[in-house]
Amino acid sequence: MAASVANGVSNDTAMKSNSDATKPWVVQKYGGTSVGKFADKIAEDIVRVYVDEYRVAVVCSARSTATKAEGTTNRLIRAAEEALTEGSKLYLDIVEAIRADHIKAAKELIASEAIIAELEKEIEYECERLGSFLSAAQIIEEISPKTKDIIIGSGEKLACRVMAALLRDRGVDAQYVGLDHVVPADYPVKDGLDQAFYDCVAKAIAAEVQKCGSKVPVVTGFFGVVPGSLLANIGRGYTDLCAALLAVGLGADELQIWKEVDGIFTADPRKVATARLLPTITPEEASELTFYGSEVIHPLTQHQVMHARIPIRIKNVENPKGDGTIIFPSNLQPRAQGGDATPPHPPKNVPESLYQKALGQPRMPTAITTKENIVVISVHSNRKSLSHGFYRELFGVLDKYRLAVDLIATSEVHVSLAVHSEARHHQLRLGEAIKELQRIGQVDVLKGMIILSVIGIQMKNMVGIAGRVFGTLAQNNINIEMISQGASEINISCVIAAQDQLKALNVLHHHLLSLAQ
Ligand SMILES: Nc1ncnc2c1ncn2[C@@H]1O[C@H](COP(=O)(O)OP(=O)(O)O)[C@@H](O)[C@H]1O
Ligand SMILES: N[C@@H](CC(=O)OP(=O)(O)O)C(=O)O
Repeated sequence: MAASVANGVSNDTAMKSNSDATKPWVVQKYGGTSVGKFADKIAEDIVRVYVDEYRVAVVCSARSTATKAEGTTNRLIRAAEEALTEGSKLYLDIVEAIRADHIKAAKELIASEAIIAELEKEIEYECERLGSFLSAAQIIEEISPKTKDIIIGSGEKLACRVMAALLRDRGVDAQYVGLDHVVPADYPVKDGLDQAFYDCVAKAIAAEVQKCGSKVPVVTGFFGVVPGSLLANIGRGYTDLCAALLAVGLGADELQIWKEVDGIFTADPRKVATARLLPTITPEEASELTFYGSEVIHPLTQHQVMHARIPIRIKNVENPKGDGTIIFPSNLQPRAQGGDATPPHPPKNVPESLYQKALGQPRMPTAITTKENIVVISVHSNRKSLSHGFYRELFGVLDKYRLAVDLIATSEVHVSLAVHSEARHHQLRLGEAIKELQRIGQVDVLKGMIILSVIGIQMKNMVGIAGRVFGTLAQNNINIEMISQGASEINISCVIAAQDQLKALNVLHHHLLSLAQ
């Protein structure tokens, strides 16, 4: 089949595919907003180009045409909640909106009438199935974690149907790959997921992809019903992890995470105009950045690919020719936290020159980040128990209300905890937890805070760096509510008022991260 002229691909261009089995694999993950806004660029400027040099596997998230908050996955979660509301039929309206959005995308993006007709049938089928599933849930008045996983998975299925059809329309022989059954139905539910689970899934996803032969696989970022629930055990952003497992299973040369930013910067470029693009970063630094507010990749992703010695590259769908940022372990990194040995290095496919360049980087922090919506809870013990008992009770309350602590500072009878509280359900749980904490001591609550973190592999060798961070903040009249340093050698964090965020980021970037110093 020839590609369509209407889309700028000439008729005489042969259909492209993964036909040369000697080429290395590259796994490309596309986030929801990239799939929603730049599907045509992905097809033409990226996949069609990469397939000349590599065997390409595409992994997609559910579409978001504006922001992730208004995207398909969030709509599906709302539909599941609505289905549990007695008498509400709003979930059917949500399914209809999702259907209409995908049909509209199909018609806008694809030229071939035949491909559109086939895709429309697939979208109708998926949405009908989803509607029936939600109606059944309403009748039995229950949505189990397993049911919720299946409902959420519709988002990636629809997105991948559209992407596979679009690729075919643009002259790439692509095939949709659903992963509903890669997790064995009888996989034991344990307390959390272990490495054996990830190894089993990596193998199973790669086996599904291998079945495509020379066709370019378009794989759903949803990888089936996860023991104990996808949202609880892996969380949002699970498509990154799916792509990582596929990269491991295929022994890929590189895992590419395509976003709408050129790579990882020294600070959020929306907040610090002078932020620089980082050519390389270590996995530990990327993890700290993700945890402390600059969401780079899903936290579980790196661990999987680094142990397989596969580098990760963050790239921009709007600027495919840019080098992006490569994440790979450095000789400089400390032994990893949590009992893990430093991942094997050097990674297989990072050019020696880049590796040497990373070693020779100037001695300064790597990046700075902020995490918003922080509440500081200070608890002063009422001294009815010794300090270890006090801590036990305190963490018991946090565990009961499933509150994760982002930062902690302690003395014998006084503990300050920085807790992230964004969503309404967090706030409700926090309110309940505070009431209970008042039984063990006096509780003060400080709202409207942020965590400011300076991150860098070189910082462990930089004497006086903490002094420079806090000194710079003090000289700029920025009050520090809480300090934490030491748990990780590569992170210095403190809590400041939200209104000081931009000023703090910019002065610290200027004084500590500017190359012109
Ligand atoms: N250090 C950083 N480097 C790059 N982007 C950052 C950083 N900190 C925060 N960001 C923000 O993260 C966002 C990530 O890009 P985007 O592709 O839009 O997100 P996603 O795919 O996660 O929805 C950007 O909007 C960028 O402003
Ligand atoms: N669609 C899922 C999975 C995902 O990975 O999304 P994204 O790649 O857009 O972060 C979510 O919203 O969580």
